[in-house]
Amino acid sequence: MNEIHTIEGLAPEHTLVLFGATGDLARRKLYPALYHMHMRDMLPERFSIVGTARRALTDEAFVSEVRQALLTYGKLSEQDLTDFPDFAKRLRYQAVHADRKDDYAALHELVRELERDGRTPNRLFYLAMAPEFFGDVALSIAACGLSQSPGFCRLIIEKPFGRDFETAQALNEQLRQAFAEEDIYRIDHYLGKEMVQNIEVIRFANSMFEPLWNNRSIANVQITSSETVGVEDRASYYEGAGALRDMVQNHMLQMVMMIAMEPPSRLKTEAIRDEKVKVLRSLRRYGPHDVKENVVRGQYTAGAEGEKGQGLPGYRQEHGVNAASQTETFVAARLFIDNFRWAGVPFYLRTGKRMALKSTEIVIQFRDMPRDLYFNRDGQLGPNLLVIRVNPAEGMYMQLNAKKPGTEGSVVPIAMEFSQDADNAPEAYERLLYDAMRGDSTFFTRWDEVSLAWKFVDPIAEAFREGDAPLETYEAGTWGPDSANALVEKDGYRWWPVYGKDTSSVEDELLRQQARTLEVTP
Ligand SMILES: NC(=O)C1=CN([C@@H]2O[C@H](COP(=O)(O)OP(=O)(O)OC[C@H]3O[C@@H](n4cnc5c(N)ncnc54)[C@H](OP(=O)(O)O)[C@@H]3O)[C@@H](O)[C@H]2O)C=CC1
Ligand SMILES: O=C1O[C@H](COP(=O)(O)O)[C@@H](O)[C@H](O)[C@H]1O
Repeated sequence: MNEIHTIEGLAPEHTLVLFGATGDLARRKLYPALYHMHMRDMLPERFSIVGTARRALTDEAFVSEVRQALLTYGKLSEQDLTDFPDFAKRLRYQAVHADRKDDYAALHELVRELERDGRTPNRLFYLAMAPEFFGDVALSIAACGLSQSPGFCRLIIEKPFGRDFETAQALNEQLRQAFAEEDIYRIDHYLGKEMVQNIEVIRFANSMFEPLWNNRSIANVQITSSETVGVEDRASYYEGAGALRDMVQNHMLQMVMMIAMEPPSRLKTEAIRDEKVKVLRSLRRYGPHDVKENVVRGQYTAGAEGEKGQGLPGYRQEHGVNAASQTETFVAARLFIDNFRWAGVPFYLRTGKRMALKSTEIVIQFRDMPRDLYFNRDGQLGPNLLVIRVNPAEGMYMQLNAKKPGTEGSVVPIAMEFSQDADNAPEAYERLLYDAMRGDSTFFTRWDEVSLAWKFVDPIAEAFREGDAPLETYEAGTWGPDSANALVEKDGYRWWPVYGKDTSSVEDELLRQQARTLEVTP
């Protein structure tokens, strides 16, 4: 295994009870994350993982499933598993049907048995199962006494958190009957991404940005989260969700909050969350007419011959999708944050499946110079950009203008770039699990964030349902419907290109622009 950047310190003694232990998320993300933590001595000696699901498994069979998951999804080889026998000692399994009281009693007994080794009876429950179980399982955990312990009792809950404000509120009320707000850890895995967390540091640890971080210097902000994959095997969930609920309500708005929030008075969890939530309070809400003006929705069709999407089916041809589906697989939106800092600055978001590239990037475009003393071939000086590369490459660059070497006054765009090794950095789930173990909920969503995000999204979903924003189409392997470009162009801007994993592509693009630049004497 390659050397991995470390997160410091040992998690406290506890028992992690994982509901949905045989599921896709557990296998793909959670076991690799936990094994990495074990390998890096971040887990205390007295720590166990109790897997639960409906199927009957012996501890040995569970251990063997976890081992297989590490090999299949954990980027690990047999050689990397030399420590696995030690890790396996931490694993136990208990069959639990979500609606069977006796199963919870047996689970409680197993947890108590593990705690007889003298560990502090801290308990962390992770609900990695279908959302319809979240409320009932949380209540059952409380009803059988599992959440009453002299140690901590925390609940990690997966997405989606409701499908609108009303259902989210009902779910929240159920959870709150069983756990206190400060013990509920609502996962948004984008908040566990290194570069999303880094936004705070870039903004609040560099004096050069704060004076410019406002509507006097920033012209617009563009946030793209594009995927090349289609709906895969998740049609039953995605058909009822669409890109608006799946990505905009949570991940995209979280990135908006991180970019737009005021500096917190201190780097304390609630101080940070208080500032984030103020952004949502200032977010302009849209009625049906505004949705048409500010939101574009699209659905992918089969990829065109000769294009990157060649041979890819359209959304309506995907397994499990309704042949007349009206579900959007793409959303672009123009948002406004009506406060002193951001009044008049459009925030453009776009996200979708089966797009040209897998990339999450945030582009901050600065205002033009008040007067253009130089001009390039296009007759205009390019604006300065600060680009935060979230995924799959991690880093940032600033696009500046500089004199083209060897010329008298030609101006060319150059990039000052920083990139970090994304392959060996801890994954989002590892950071978030570790935070929950240590009781740090900074990068989890608080109820008021979730509720305000739904209150912003609900009228848009309603307008979609009522046909107030037409469902457009885009070919698989492209950048979405043309109207997503029009949304930005009507303000006199354009989407800046985003890049994939290859960091050299930024330089290549700038070199292309530089090569096009004619020498001009000012
Ligand atoms: N998969 C992913 O990449 C991602 C998933 N998520 C979220 O994570 C959660 C889990 O998703 P995923 O792992 O894909 O789902 P899966 O369908 O793959 O797994 C569901 C798990 O729940 C168990 N289960 C199903 N029914 C019951 C029941 N009645 N009682 C007890 N256990 C039950 C299943 O095991 P058994 O059949 O043995 O009971 C299985 O372990 C969802 O909320 C999803 O939105 C979020 C981001 C990414
Ligand atoms: O939560 C989700 O996120 C993924 C995209 O995550 P990323 O880390 O790969 O950018 C998306 O595919 C999925 O539909 C959504 O539920």
